[in-house]
Amino acid sequence: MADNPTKGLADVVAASTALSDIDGKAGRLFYRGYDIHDLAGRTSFEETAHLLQHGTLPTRRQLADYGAELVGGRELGALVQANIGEIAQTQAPMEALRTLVSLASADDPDKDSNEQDANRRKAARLTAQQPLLVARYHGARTGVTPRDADPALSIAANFLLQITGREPDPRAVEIFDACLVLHADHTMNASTFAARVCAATLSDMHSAIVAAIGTLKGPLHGGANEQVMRTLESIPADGVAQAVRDKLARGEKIMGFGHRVYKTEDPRATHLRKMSQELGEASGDDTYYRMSKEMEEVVFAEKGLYPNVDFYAATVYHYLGIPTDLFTPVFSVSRMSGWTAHVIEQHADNRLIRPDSEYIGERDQKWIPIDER
Ligand SMILES: CC(=O)SCCNC(=O)CCNC(=O)[C@H](O)C(C)(C)COP(=O)(O)OP(=O)(O)OC[C@H]1O[C@@H](n2cnc3c(N)ncnc32)[C@H](O)[C@@H]1OP(=O)(O)O
Ligand SMILES: O=C([O-])CC(=O)C(=O)O
Repeated sequence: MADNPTKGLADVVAASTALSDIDGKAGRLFYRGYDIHDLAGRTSFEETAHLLQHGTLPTRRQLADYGAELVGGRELGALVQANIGEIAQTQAPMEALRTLVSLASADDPDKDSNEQDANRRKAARLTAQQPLLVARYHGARTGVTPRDADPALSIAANFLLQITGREPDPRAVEIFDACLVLHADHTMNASTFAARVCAATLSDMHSAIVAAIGTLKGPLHGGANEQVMRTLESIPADGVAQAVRDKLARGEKIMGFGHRVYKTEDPRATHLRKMSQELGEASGDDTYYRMSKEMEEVVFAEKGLYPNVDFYAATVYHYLGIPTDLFTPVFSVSRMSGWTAHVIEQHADNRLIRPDSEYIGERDQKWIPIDER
């Protein structure tokens, strides 16, 4: 069998998009033409979601209107409210989110329309509800009712407030908000592609998002951030180099390293590394940051691989007080803004996505009756 040069659809252009662009050689990422380095830390997650879903960075007036739409749209539907307690007892976080978004569809007033205005309203509701779903899920499984979201606070501030139960430090909010900005969109990554494939059948936005959540969950994609933390927790602080070499010798991948598109440093990792260092030092115990730095050096020396977005996101979320099994759900809170924008874009200029396959099975088989096989 000949090697398929496009296995995994590597380098195949599967869609046209005006949402984001990557220069994998230079290590640059743009949202609608804006360099991620200009947005992170200067543009809020709400402004970024508006940029993706509506096409422009909002004016103050537009941001106030969009903010009000987010606040108005975040109330969870009756079906979700009735079932979240049981789901929290029986499903892991990403499974639960997949189920809960599917349930939320039943209560969405625009569920039967793929029109652009309806899609934009659904995009705002899904973006507003996702952090609340994570917080209520976590509250239901721990038995601690999360604090009510404060309409005066940003999505980032409310999320930290609800998950940790404490008034978050303003710098922690700034950092978390920048994390949400950094994870918002990323061209034809696997979960976005899944969402677009689903939407391209003219299925609805919630169905596309359910496909995306199921796809983000995997450890080769968004699930890697949780695995990074589990790796750090499982090795001794003074045994990082040996642990990496042992894993590589066993043929294991080191989670949080490598990327299909970036051939140099992932520009998001540049920000996340600094955040991890700052939060680690501020916490008084930066062991996990220092272990991460060492791991980065060893993986580069051994394999020439750079950290991707998931690597330093892990320690940043850890230092922010987010439970490890909620790291990938946090990714989904941010990526919801991008997924929904891609569904809007797909429906605006749709064609069924249906690639070809290369047949590698038997040919010309002779049919034999069941009793003679
Ligand atoms: C948000 C995100 O989705 S970012 C990515 C998150 N995922 C991870 O961090 C998981 C670890 N990384 C990986 O599995 C890969 O680098 C991916 C999935 C990100 C990219 O995969 P691909 O482009 O298909 O590269 P592929 O898996 O074929 O790797 C190419 C080579 O590099 C090696 N490699 C790639 N990543 C790693 C890694 N993290 N650790 C060790 N070796 C690696 C592979 O073993 C392979 O080696 P080989 O040619 O000797 O067989
Ligand atoms: O683009 C990818 O393949 C994965 C990634 O970094 C992301 O989704 O943010």
